[in-house]
Amino acid sequence: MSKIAYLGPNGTFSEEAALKFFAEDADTEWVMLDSIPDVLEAVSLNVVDKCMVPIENSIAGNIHMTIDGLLLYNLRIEADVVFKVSLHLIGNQGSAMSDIQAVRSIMPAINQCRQFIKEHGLKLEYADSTAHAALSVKESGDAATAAIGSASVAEKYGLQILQSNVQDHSANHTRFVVVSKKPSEEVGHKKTMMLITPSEEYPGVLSSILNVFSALGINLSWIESRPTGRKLGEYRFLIETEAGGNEQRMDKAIKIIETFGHDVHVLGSYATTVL
Ligand SMILES: O=C(O)C(=O)C[C@]1(C(=O)O)C=C[C@@H](O)C=C1
Repeated sequence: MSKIAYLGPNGTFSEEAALKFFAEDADTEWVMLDSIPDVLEAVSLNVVDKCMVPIENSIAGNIHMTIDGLLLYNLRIEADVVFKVSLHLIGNQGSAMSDIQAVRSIMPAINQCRQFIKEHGLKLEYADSTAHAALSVKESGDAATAAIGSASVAEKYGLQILQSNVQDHSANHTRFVVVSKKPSEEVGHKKTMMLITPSEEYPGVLSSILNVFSALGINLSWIESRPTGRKLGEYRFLIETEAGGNEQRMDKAIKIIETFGHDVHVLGSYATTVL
């Protein structure tokens, strides 16, 4: 039996992604938690074995809550999952688009719908998930507030879709990661995520790291800089390569970067699943 956590309540995109991705694992206990940081903390405290969390969206970009939680708790990535996201404006039964003055959702979902929200002059209200936003709109009975969420959450809570596909671009995908505390086994993995902390700040430090990957013909699929928190302007880099952790060229790249004095910490090697 494995315990898997995701962002609740029922009806989140995280739930849809987790149920689909782990559909073949018969013996699973699901644990729903109130926020993305809580989900990651549950893995770090061994309350659950794994979790499914969003890390990147094609419109809104990287989800820093997830990245910072991964680093804070020193967690590992064992899979990444790409999931199509269609966002709808969801209101109480009887309310009309013309009644809506405020919109409520989790920040990444709001960031995916900025143009629509601006066009309609809607006031923003933040929630911990799309489903939490939908549930609170339902519980308030308020006709002037709508949530942004999935079609299935509207159905689940007896709400109505006031406007479909309110995201800024019709093709919208969120990438989730399956996170655990231990590194996963290396079988047929095509990508590697690592955290590189430069030994010191000097002109060209990032390009010295990137040059190693380009010299070895390793393509990068993702890069994100996060502050070390120690002083203003001091950053560390999360880099995802299109090469498995057991490939010789990856091993070589890591060794060279380490000889520069930089710290390299591998968060995981994995293969992408498109749901
Ligand atoms: O609130 C949800 O439904 C979630 O699963 C979170 C989340 C996110 O934070 O990116 C996941 C996918 C979508 O991009 C919108 C929301």
